[in-house]
Amino acid sequence: MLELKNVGKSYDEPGGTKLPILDIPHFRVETGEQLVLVGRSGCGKTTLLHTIAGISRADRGEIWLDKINLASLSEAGVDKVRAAKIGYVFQTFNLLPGFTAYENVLLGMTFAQGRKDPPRARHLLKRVGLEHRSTHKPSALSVGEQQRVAVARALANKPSLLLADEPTANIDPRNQQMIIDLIRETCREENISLLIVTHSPEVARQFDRVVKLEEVNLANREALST
Ligand SMILES: Nc1ncnc2c1ncn2[C@@H]1O[C@H](COP(=O)(O)OP(=O)(O)OP(=O)(O)O)[C@@H](O)[C@H]1O
Repeated sequence: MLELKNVGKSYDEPGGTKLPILDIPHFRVETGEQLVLVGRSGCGKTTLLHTIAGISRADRGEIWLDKINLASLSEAGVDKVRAAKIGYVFQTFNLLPGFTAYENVLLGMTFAQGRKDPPRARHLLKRVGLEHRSTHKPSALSVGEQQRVAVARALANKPSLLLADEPTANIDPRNQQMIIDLIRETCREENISLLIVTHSPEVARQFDRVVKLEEVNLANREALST
């Protein structure tokens, strides 16, 4: 379960002023829940995902994940919890180019658990339909295949939360639905909470819970009335 309480985040502007991006009194995602986050460009969706994952730190507030307040941890502490409990699927895949698909998935678990779990890496590659491409490096995979490897890698550490930031933005329309189905089905199978950002109305309408960031974020409330 993920719960945010009074989370604030601003960026420094040239000239020394602060640009408030997030001011979220309360936001919660239940264990195993699947939620889609929408909102206008620049309203802070990626910032929110980065702040939850500890890629960038909140200025204030509490970010609870399975009874751990990530905001209270040191940077090294957040890195550990992220490695163990959070999977992240990026718009641009972010696979390591020098490693095969199989090695990319294995690396996802080595950092988290300090050990490799080859049977799980093979299982995940099979689950995303790529067991026959496991020895290929990213440059020898199609973009849809690269994103499927990235999904397998994000699940490698058996996370309790999967964050997916516009995971189909760079995928051709034919493969977009397949990636969404894959993410949703694998999260359901492993009872992983899913928070996915999209600009696609077709994707958003498939989810029971659609959260418009402007509705939970006081920092850009005024955008609702414009
Ligand atoms: N490192 C940074 N320093 C300063 N400003 C930043 C930084 N990162 C993002 N911003 C600004 O914060 C705001 C929110 O950016 P963010 O990427 O979170 O928006 P978004 O909702 O994900 O947008 P999009 O839908 O276009 O991807 C934008 O105005 C952006 O320019």
